Amino acid sequence: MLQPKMILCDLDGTLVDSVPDLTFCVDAMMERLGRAPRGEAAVRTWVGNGVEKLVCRALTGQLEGEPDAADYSLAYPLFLELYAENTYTRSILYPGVREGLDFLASAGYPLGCVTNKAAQFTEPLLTHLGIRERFTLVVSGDSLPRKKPDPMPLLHAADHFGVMPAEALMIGDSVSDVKAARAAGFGIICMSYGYNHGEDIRDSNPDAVIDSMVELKGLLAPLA
Ligand SMILES: O=C(O)COP(=O)(O)O
Ligand SMILES: [Mg+2]
Repeated sequence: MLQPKMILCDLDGTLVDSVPDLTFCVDAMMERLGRAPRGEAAVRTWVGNGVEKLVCRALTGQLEGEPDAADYSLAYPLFLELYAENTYTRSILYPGVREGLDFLASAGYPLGCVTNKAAQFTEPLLTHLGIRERFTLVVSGDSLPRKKPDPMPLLHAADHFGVMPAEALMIGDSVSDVKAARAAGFGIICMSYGYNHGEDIRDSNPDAVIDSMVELKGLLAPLA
């Protein structure tokens, strides 16, 4: 059994299935630009590196595409406007998340949320889903100069909680979470159901892969 002194949870693809809202906004943005919608299957492979990157991917239809600067400067504010109105209309917690968070709280773990989603969306989404108060610390994609896969947000959280990185655990869904955790010296458990750009997260060799946050009960020993 693991017994970290602090746990950080990723947001999109780990706690929340946010793809329905993100797809709605990508497709509405494309429509307003007079272009064809991209659809949910594509958007699902594009989430996890923040809003700017999602807009670049939507415009180019590619994971690493660089859009025309003029296109981007038209599209980005449109997307922000659309997502502000559709942050939590269609987004839901994955099965087992509430019970998993209940377990982590009752087991005495200090909890933070570290996401690449911009703070203007992270806060209302967590609040609307009724889980904002579960997290003592929320670090969003634009809270610090660098986001995941950089270790900066994880190290910032470890420092905030006064915990050594080796005693900290990240729970995520993507290769960015694994890379950030490894670079920070954290442990890393991944959810099998999340967004990982169409790849199996097992290929990134996290310490464990689970199908539901309820399974944390079998992996983590209570702190208190
Ligand atoms: O890409 C995003 O906006 C957020 O992704 P994350 O919550 O999985 O870090
Ligand atoms: Mg994620």
